[in-house]
Formats: sequence, structure tokens, C-alpha cells
Amino acid sequence: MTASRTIKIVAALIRDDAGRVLLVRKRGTSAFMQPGGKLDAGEDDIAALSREISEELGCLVVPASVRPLEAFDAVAANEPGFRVAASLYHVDVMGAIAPSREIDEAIWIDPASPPDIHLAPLTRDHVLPLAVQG
Ligand SMILES: Nc1nc2c([nH]c(=O)n2[C@H]2C[C@H](O)[C@@H](COP(=O)(O)OP(=O)(O)OP(=O)(O)O)O2)c(=O)[nH]1
Repeated sequence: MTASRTIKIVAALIRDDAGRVLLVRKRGTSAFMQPGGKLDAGEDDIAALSREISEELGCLVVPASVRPLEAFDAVAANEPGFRVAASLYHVDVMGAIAPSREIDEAIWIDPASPPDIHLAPLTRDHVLPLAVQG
């Protein structure tokens, strides 16, 4: 048996005033997931979060809002045979959310009653249950 390989990612929990959670669907893929992604060489988590959010959503991270939440391991949504080791951060953003060409859809969902859509395992099994608690 081949052990599945693991990708390290950073993921953002971004909520609006109503407690809804922002999810993205990356270009050409079907699963909705947290904004974020892989770290570039030499990058730390916060730098990667800021870059990914700016690239995906066209807005800026509020530096003082960034708070580590938990680390989670899940089956990778878009890469068969891989798992993700995700560091999840609470993040507030400033500026208008304007999804880039990398993103096919960005949606706000109620974590307590997610719509019937394809959710990435990390989002479905870990992030939304955490969001419901707090
Ligand atoms: N951002 C994010 N990625 C997730 C989540 N859950 C999950 O399985 N992933 C997977 C999807 C991708 O395989 C990987 C994130 O990498 P990425 O967004 O930087 O990668 P990508 O395929 O868009 O770009 P590339 O750098 O490989 O070209 O982690 C999640 O909640 N958020």
C-alpha cells in the first residue's frame, strides 16, 4: 500500500457579520473550499495567506485580525492520492472582495446549514464544524 502524500497549505476562515463563511471554488474544479493554498518556497504561513487572499479575492488581510485556529489533516479535494495538512487561520479582510480569474465562484454559506454543494473534505469535516462552535 502506498501512503498518500501530504501537501502543506494555509487556509482562511473568513466570516461576515452574520457569521457566514466565505468559500471559493477554484478555476476548473468542483469543490468549494477555504481561500488559501500552498506555500511558496521561503514563505511563512502569514505571508502565504496574505498572498493567496490577494491573488484569489483581490482584497487585503487585516494584519491584526490574523489568529491561528487549528491544524487539520484531510483528503485533498483537487489532487487524487494526496492529503492536505492545513493550518487554519481566522482572517478579516479589507477592501472589496473581487474574485480573480483563478476563482470560478466565491460564496457565503451558513456553516450550520450548508447548501447541498460539493464541499472539500477539510471544509466539510473540520472548518464548518469549528465555525458552528464559535
Ligand atoms: N486553499 C485550499 N486548498 C484546499 C482546501 N482543501 C483542499 O483539499 N485543498 C487542496 C486543493 C489544492 O490541491 C491544494 C491547494 O493548493 P493551491 O490552491 O495552492 O493549488 P492550485 O492547484 O490552485 O495551484 P498550483 O499551485 O498547484 O498551481 O489544497 C481548502 O480548504 N483550501
